[in-house]
Amino acid sequence: MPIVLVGPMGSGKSRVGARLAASVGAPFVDTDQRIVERHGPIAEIFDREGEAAFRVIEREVVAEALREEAVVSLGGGAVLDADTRADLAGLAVVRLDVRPEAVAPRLSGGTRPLLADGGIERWIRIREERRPLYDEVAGLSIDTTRRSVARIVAEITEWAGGRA
Ligand SMILES: Nc1ncnc2c1ncn2[C@@H]1O[C@H](COP(=O)(O)OP(=O)(O)O)[C@@H](O)[C@H]1O
Ligand SMILES: O=C(O)C1=C[C@@H](OP(=O)(O)O)[C@@H](O)[C@H](O)C1
Ligand SMILES: [Mg+2]
Repeated sequence: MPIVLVGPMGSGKSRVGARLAASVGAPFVDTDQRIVERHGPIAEIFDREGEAAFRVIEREVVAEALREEAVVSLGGGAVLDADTRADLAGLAVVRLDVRPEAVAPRLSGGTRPLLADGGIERWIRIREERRPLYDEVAGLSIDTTRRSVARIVAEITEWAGGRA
């Protein structure tokens, strides 16, 4: 069964997922990386085809990844898809979060199209809008604001072991 990481942009899903996979000896799938490999840079998909088209591509890649025996890091907006939320029911889903005061350096220099305008205020609004969706799907929530990646990995490993 996969271990799946969800949560807002900059919460550490990609970084923690890679370290967690290495730590438990499982393959790592970052669905955004897979999208980029197949369709090119995410910002270009948004520019060329719009967010709705990106969500269709994302859903396809997420559905495939959730069938793999892997650590799977989703993009922050993947939970907007009702079929994805249904697929997540019963899986080991961890929500990573980060408080607004710590997120700015984590997002700097990034290429996330949803934050191209509006900066941190936009990030706060998106995080609040999606909060109920993360609450719905996650079995464990971790505030990563002041936690090292190593500690987060240890907490997830302990929780997932207790679930097995
Ligand atoms: N626990 C943490 N403490 C400090 N910085 C972190 C932590 N987790 C991730 N980061 C940094 O924050 C940035 C965003 O992380 P990333 O894994 O890409 O987030 P996400 O995939 O959730 O958008 C990266 O530069 C990463 O190194
Ligand atoms: O929150 C979102 O809607 C998005 C989050 C991004 O992934 P991260 O959460 O890994 O930054 C990426 O999928 C895309 O830019 C859209
Ligand atoms: Mg990511």
